[in-house]
Amino acid sequence: MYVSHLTLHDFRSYAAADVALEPGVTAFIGRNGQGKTNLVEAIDYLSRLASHRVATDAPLIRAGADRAVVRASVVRDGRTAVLEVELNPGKANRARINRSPLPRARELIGLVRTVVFSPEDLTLVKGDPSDRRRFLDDLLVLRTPRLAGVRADYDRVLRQRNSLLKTARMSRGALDTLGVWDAHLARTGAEVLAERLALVDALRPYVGKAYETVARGATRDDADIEYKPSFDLEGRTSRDDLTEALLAEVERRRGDEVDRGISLVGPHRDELLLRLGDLPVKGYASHGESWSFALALRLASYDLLRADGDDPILILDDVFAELDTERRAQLADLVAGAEQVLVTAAVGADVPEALAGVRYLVGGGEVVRE
Ligand SMILES: Nc1ncnc2c1ncn2[C@@H]1O[C@H](COP(=O)(O)OP(=O)(O)OP(=O)(O)O)[C@@H](O)[C@H]1O
Repeated sequence: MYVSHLTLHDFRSYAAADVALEPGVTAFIGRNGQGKTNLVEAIDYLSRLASHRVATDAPLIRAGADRAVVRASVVRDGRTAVLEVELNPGKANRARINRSPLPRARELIGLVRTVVFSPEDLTLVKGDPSDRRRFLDDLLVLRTPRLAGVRADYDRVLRQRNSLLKTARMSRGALDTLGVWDAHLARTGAEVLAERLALVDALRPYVGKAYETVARGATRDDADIEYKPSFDLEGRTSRDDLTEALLAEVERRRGDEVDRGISLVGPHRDELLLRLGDLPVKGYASHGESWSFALALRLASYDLLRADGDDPILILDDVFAELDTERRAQLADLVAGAEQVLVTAAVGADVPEALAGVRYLVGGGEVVRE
């Protein structure tokens, strides 16, 4: 798939932008802070209704404006669809396909699929477990868009349950109601858990292979990932078995949870372990190894999505400045065959030869083809 046209209104620094795109490589070149990342962020936003840079929508609306619009023509198997989202902070976003409104903006998710490489990726390795959980969930939703709803339900159940737990020590009524929320937590949590376990299984072989490619001298057995749940699942993987196990564990931890006023069991407490050889990556790996692992996770995601049968759009946001010449060339060779690659760089010379393609100069609010 590829985006053939991007239109922005009041998105980030752009009052208006209109950019024609082609399959193959397009690089956006311009000095720092000129709005290169803002362009690719808009396409990434369309794919997941979330940004790779911020957790809320407010910073995506141009300062002083009250809503933003991102519209893209997406070509897939020779057919074009126009996808549009209107961002209304504090209110529900509105989405349309070919100008027809969708009942829920969420239905747009996954129609464009992107994999973004960016300097923020280092947090996949060095950040909190929540960063790695988000990585898994974003990938889950891209592969199976209906899971966006399951994730949202789980978060809602968790919030409700946590607010009940905060009052449970004082209130008999709250304690009685908790049972209902235990069942919701177990049911939605088990679905998230089962999907994540299956995803990690599917992703593992690609991670080893990708690490071997990006880290000089490494073999495909060096890098590995493992899903670490908040309690021992004893080999259970099916949704029904996991629902039962979660419910039993929640009941077993009831005292702790009431004392601490917070939910201690469920996929919101899980971790994705990253390992190089016998050692965990976090706290042990060198800076270069950490970078290679982060790149490998993104490349593995790309390979997995591709194996599902559709080439996602690759976005390389500001990554070349972070890499030495050899690794730049390696990454460029790996991605050069993708159906569409969008690159941002402050210095044109940082973009490797293998990614010669269309170039746009970005500056002063303008995006001009070179
Ligand atoms: N909501 C917003 N309203 C107005 N301007 C914004 C908004 N959000 C970001 N900007 C501006 O956009 C600019 C950043 O754009 P962007 O991140 O695309 O830069 P870039 O060209 O990728 O730069 P770099 O090379 O440094 O990564 C900053 O000047 C910032 O002030």
